[in-house]
Amino acid sequence: MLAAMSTAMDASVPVAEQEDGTVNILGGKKVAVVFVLGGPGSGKGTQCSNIVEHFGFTHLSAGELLRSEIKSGSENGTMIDSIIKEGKIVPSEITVKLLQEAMIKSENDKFLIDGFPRNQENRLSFENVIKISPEFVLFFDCSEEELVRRLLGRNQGRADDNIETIRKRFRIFEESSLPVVQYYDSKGKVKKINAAKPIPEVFEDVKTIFQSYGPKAA
Ligand SMILES: Nc1ncnc2c1ncn2[C@@H]1O[C@H](COP(=O)(O)OP(=O)(O)O)[C@@H](O)[C@H]1O
Ligand SMILES: Nc1ccn([C@@H]2O[C@H](COP(=O)(O)OP(=O)(O)O)[C@@H](O)[C@H]2O)c(=O)n1
Ligand SMILES: [Mg+2]
Repeated sequence: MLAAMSTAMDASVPVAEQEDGTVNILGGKKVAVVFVLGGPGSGKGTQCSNIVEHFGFTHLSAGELLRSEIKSGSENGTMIDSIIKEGKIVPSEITVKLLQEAMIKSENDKFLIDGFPRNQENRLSFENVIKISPEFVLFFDCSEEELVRRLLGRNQGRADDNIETIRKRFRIFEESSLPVVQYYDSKGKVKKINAAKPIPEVFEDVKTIFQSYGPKAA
């Protein structure tokens, strides 16, 4: 049965009610979602690219979507820009709307959602609006010392890769993001990876986890 989903941002997206009475944004289509979490610089983006190549997922980086929103000159751009420069977390309705649009636009049924949910508000908003539970949460674990080294060497011209903002991002990660990881861990959904190793070695561990999703279709 078709119903109009009401979200704070857009009430016009058609959705289908599923047998259990819930609806998701993709008309009830069965999709696999994996949340990819870890401290700033832990290699989320790097490993997501590898996963896309080998396992055919679509990579949605919440941070990239927000940065594109700034570049596009949208009305929220200035506000998003100042929040990112402070290392803080953008209000969930904005981020979830961007994820929602990207998922609806994609034909794929397998999504890596990178850098999200970063706090409990993000998590609840995704649950309430998108209504898809993650298959699992991939969590990249790495020491702060190594993360600082990587972020200062990242060289992507990001406004938040300076030592002052990096310190703020770490504190937010500990205060707001780790509780989300703990929440999913209590549900047995976290697959923790030692992200302190070289990129190919980390990917070997990632591969073992994704093997069950099969190779990318030709
Ligand atoms: N395992 C690794 N060892 C060393 N450097 C890494 C590793 N993984 C990623 N990097 C580098 O560290 C920086 C941050 O990686 P990135 O994938 O952007 O992390 P995140 O998305 O978690 O912030 C990049 O310059 C990347 O090339
Ligand atoms: N769910 C999210 C993801 C990112 N962001 C913002 O975007 C910034 C960069 O996120 P990112 O995921 O690209 O950063 P990295 O962890 O990849 O370094 C964060 O520090 C937040 O300010 C957010 O507000 N909410
Ligand atoms: Mg990233």
